[in-house]
Amino acid sequence: MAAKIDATLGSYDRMKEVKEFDESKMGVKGLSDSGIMTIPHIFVHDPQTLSDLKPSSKNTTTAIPTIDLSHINSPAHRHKIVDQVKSAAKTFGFFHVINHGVPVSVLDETVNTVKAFHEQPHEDRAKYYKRNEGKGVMYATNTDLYRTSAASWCDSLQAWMAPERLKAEEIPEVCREGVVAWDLHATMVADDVLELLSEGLGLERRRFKELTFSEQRLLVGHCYPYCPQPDRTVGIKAHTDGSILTVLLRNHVPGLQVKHEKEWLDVEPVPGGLIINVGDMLQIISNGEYKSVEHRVLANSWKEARISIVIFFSLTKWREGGYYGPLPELLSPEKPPIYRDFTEQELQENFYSKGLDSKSLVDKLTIKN
Ligand SMILES: O=C(O)CCC(=O)C(=O)O
Ligand SMILES: [Fe+2]
Repeated sequence: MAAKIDATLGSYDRMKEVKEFDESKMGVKGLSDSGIMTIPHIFVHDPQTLSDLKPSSKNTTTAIPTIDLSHINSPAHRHKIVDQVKSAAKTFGFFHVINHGVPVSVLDETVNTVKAFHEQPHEDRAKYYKRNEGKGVMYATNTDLYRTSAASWCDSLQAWMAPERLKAEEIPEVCREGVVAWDLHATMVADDVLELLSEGLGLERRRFKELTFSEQRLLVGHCYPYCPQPDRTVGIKAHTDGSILTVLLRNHVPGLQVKHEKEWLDVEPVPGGLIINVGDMLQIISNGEYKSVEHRVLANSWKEARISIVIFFSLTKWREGGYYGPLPELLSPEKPPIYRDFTEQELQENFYSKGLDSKSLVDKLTIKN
C-alpha cells in the first residue's frame, strides 16, 4: 500500500502500522492499559468526522421511545403495544423495551461476563485474537480493520451462534455460560418484538418467525476502553445494521448516539431496559415502513470501560433462486416496491467490500424513478 499523506500526521505507511498493531494482539484494551496519552495514527479519523463528534445538546428532551412489554399477551393491551412498536420502528428505528421478561440479574451477569473476558490479562485474551469472519468465534479490534480508512477505539468478541450451532467449547471459558444464556434470553425478547412488528404491518403474528427472521444470530461483545484522545477517534463509526433486528444490552457508560431528524441524539440508559433497533433487511422487506437508522458510539472518555452486547438477528431462508426483497403481501398498485430484489451474495459483498464504510444496502437497492 502506498504511503499515505495526512496534513496533521505527515507521511506514514498505514497498512504496515495496521499489521503491526493487529499482530501484537493487544487490542485497544492493551493500548489503553499501557497508559499512552496519544493514540496511534491508524485510529485518527478525518477532520470532517471529528468536527461532528459531540454529545447531543444538553437541552434536548427527545429520547428514543420506551415501550413496556408487561402485558403483551393481554388482548386488552396488545393492540396498544403493537401501535407503540410500529410507531417507534417507523420514526426512530430505535426503542427501549422494559418488562421484557429477562431478570435484571441476567442482564447484569451478561455485562459482567463479557467485561470479564475483555479484562483478562493480555496473554489470556491474545490466545483468542484472530480474524475468521462468518463462523465460530473471533476476537479482534474492529472487524473491518483491514478494510477501513480509520480504525475505531473498540475491541469485539464475536460468536456466530446460529444457524450453524456454535459448540459451547468454542466460546472462551470465562464468558461461556453467560454468552449461551444471553443468546437464549435475547432470542426470546427478539421473537416477542418480531411478533409485534409483524402485526404492526397487518401480517399474522407468527409471519416473521415463519420467515426465519431470528434464525441467524451473531452475538458481539464490545469493549470500549478508556480513550486518552476521544476527540480524535470514535468508538464505532456511524452506520446502520445490516440485520433484520438488533437487540442491544449495554452498561451505564455513555457513548451511543442515534440519528433522529438530522441530529445526533444520546441514548441514555434505561434501568432494566434493552435497546431494539431495526436493521437494513427489515427496512427493505417492510418496503420502507420500518426504518434502519444511523447510529454511532463516541470514543469512551470514562476510566471505566463501556461494554455492550449486541445480537444481530437475520433470516436463513431465502426465496427460490436465492433472492430476497420487499414482502409481496405488503405490495399493491398503490404501494409498489421501493427496493429491488437482491441476492445473498450481493449482501455479503456489500459488507465485506469496505466494512462499516460501505454505502448502506438500502441506498444501493432503492429504485430510482
Ligand atoms: O455498542 C453499542 O452501543 C452499539 C454497537 C453497534 O452499533 C453495533 O455493533 O452495530
Ligand atoms: Fe450498530
